[in-house]
Amino acid sequence: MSTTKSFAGEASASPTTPIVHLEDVGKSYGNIQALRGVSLSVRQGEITCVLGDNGAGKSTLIKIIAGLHDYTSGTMSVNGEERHFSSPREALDSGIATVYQDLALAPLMSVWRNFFLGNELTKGPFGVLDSARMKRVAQEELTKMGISVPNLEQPVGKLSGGQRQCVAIARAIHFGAKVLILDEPTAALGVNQSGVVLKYVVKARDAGIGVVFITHNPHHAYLVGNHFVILKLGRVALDTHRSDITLEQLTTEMAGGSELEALSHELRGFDPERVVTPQDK
Ligand SMILES: Nc1ncnc2c1ncn2[C@@H]1O[C@H](COP(=O)(O)OP(=O)(O)OP(=O)(O)O)[C@@H](O)[C@H]1O
Repeated sequence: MSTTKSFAGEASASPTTPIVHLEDVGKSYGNIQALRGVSLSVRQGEITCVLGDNGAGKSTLIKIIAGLHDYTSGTMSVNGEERHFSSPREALDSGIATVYQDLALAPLMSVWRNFFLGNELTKGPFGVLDSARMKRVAQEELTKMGISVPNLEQPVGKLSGGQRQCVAIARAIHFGAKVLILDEPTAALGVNQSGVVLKYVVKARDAGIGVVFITHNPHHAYLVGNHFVILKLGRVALDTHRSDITLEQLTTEMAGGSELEALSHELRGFDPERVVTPQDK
């Protein structure tokens, strides 16, 4: 059993009906088959980590759930109903919010304006922006998530990368996300900032949201994940619950698992200490 300290609690132990369910989903871009036979469930109050190397199909998977691309085979259902989203707006209207790595935030705008970007509150018959109410609500929501931003007037670009991720997560939750897709939220961050973001990922889970956490880092995944799916060359190579895998096993699987074993078999007899000299040739 791994002794890794973890934020992952027991809240998700009971199996619930998936909010989003992919069954045997495939996606081809012309001749390129980016995903094949992918089945995956996103459940309320559970963090599903999707891991995979470059080109494994993670972005394609996100794009399908987020409504940017349609799938070409299989089925995707949302709350038990088969869906083919034709736009991100449609996915959003079904409660599926995506926080991309390159955050859709306007760096020069204040934190509170960013919080309401695209969803501004207005007042009166002429639709004047209700700045006071937006500031108050943004402050309340960030405080509720335990995010400390002392001055909401400062440009969001002045916040740290981790804080910006947290603002984007709080915004998605405030606007009613039932499913939150996080595209490598810790990829560009150091250890401390990653810890801050992972804490809010857990808060989102604890608020009852179904979280899809995309990452190539098994250590980050294992700190928070309830469920792990590894994609390799567009296929599901591993699909397991937390109680059935240790961090060490997850890391080995990510590093190549059975392929590494096969390689070490092939290289048996090879002496890495040996230095080849001209006389050997
Ligand atoms: N629009 C596209 N047109 C053609 N091929 C694509 C397109 N998008 C992705 N692919 C191909 O599909 C496969 C999966 O790519 P995808 O971007 O989903 O992987 P990924 O796991 O997100 O990788 P990365 O971590 O590098 O972003 C790759 O072979 C990629 O070249």
